Parts: sequence; C-alpha cells; structure tokens
Amino acid sequence: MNEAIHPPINPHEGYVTEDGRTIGGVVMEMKHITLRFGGVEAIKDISFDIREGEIRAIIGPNGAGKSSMLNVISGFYNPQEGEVWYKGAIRKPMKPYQVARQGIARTFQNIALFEGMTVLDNVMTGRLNHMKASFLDQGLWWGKAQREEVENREKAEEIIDFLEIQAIRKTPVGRLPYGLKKRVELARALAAEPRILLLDEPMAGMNVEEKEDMSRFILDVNDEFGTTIVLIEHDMGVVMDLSDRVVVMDYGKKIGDGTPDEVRNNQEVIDAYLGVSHD
Ligand SMILES: Nc1ncnc2c1ncn2[C@@H]1O[C@H](COP(=O)(O)OP(=O)(O)OP(=O)(O)O)[C@@H](O)[C@H]1O
Repeated sequence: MNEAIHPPINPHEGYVTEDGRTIGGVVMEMKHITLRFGGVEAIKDISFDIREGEIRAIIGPNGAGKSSMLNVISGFYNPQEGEVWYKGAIRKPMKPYQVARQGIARTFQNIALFEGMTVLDNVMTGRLNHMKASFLDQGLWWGKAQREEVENREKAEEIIDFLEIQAIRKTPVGRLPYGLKKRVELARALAAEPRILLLDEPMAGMNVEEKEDMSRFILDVNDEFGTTIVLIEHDMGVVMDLSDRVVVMDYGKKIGDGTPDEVRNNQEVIDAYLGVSHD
C-alpha cells in the first residue's frame, strides 16, 4: 500500500503515508523476545516495533511462532527472555484483564463468542472494562449504574452501525454464517475501544467476498478510530494490500521486517515460503 514511503528511523517521529494516513511514533516495542514451551523454542530472540496507527502484519509458514508472538503482545504469555515496551515503559507481567485496561483487545483464530447470546449482547461484553459501577452502586446509586448502561449500549450500537450488522443485532450468534460471526467478533473487540487491536487470522475460512468485506472494515477501523492493528494472516494478497509493515517469522526466528515491497523481495523470505533448506 505504502511502498514508496518508508517510516523514519527516529522512533518518536511520525509520518504520513501515500494515501494520507498519519502514522505516529513507536507505541510498542518487542526487545529480544525468547519464548519456550519446555524444550520447544517458539520464539527466538525477536525484536521489532509497532507504530501508533499502523497496520502491522506478522506472517510466516505454519508453526513459525506467529500465534505465540501475538500472545506475547497481548500479555497472555510472558517470555522467558526479553522485554515488551509499551507506551515508553517496560510492561510488567499482568493478568489479561489488566492488559485489556491498558487498551489492548483481540480476536481469536477460532471464534470465541457466546453462541446463545444475541449479537448486541456479545458486543456489550466487550464493554466490561468500561463498566465502573459496582454492585453497591447499582443498589444505592441506581442512576449512576443506569447512566453507565445507557452509555455502554450507545457505544455498542455505534459499533454495530459502523460494521453494518444492524439487521442482525437481535439474532443469536449461533445462527449466523461464519463470515458474520467473524465480524461480530471484530465488533466485540472494538467495543473495548482499544488502542491496539490484535487480529488472529481475521480472514481464515472466508470466501472471496467475505474477505473483501473484512479487509474494508479493517481499513475503515484504522482510518476512522486511528486504531493500531496487528494481524496474523495467511492470505498473502490480503497482507500485502492491507499492511504498512510486515514482520516475517520462520522456525521462531525473524527473517524479514519492512514494507510489503521490501518483504516481497527478501530472498530469505522467498526461500522460506518455497521451502528451501536452511542448512
Ligand atoms: N502451548 C504450547 N505448548 C507447547 N508448544 C507450543 C504451544 N504453543 C505453540 N507451541 C509450539 O510453538 C511453535 C510455534 O507455534 P505457533 O502456534 O506460535 O506458530 P504459528 O506460526 O502461529 O502456526 P500456525 O500458522 O500453524 O497457527 C510450534 O512448534 C508449536 O508446536
């Protein structure tokens, strides 16, 4: 998308892409991350950064360590070595709800929605981090709890409109086709109003039309809310079209990092995808 313009070397300096989007300075940095599961080294000494407002892809063959990396970014896994810097400070190990409060939301490779609940109720669960009224408040200060409920509902409805799923807002999620479920999952993550949105294979299992829709929504979310997006995706066409920068992993190592054009022309990346031996 933005092959001609390269991000500045200075991590604090922003830039404007060819299509007029403003990308800020570095908001998150992975420094020498190593993650092991027993004897398996899923991530080996990987460093890269994420800029505010950019669409950053992580690609690589099966088992390369992409999901593990997304789980490190989301705070679900704590790496044995290395540091995650977020908003200028080292991020300490934390519980998933604390990460959510820090402005990081995600969708999953296998849809994780409440199938028996309506679309609206599923999207509302994304607002849980924004609900401050306690049980006591709800009893004593009924007005406060009610106001909060109204605000959360308005936000959920706004996102439902934005993602064009008004017609199914009262439909139980279990009855929806796959592509729409994925969109509801995106809506729920957006309802948290994240600063960084992590998408784990958002197009997996979709037909061409569904992929086009999802691509458009990802671009619209980034454009309209300025949300930083980190995504794992196997469809190369989609990745190269959507992303500002791409990290390429293979066997737990980083073998490429740059604009789609740079990555496309990187010999090590080409070899990894063609299955050329590493010896
Ligand atoms: N919870 C776990 N316990 C043990 N090993 C794991 C665990 N999660 C991942 N691994 C191993 O770590 C390596 C990287 O896996 P990961 O799922 O991160 O790769 P991936 O690039 O996301 O793969 P795919 O594209 O197939 O989803 C693999 O060898 C995998 O078997």
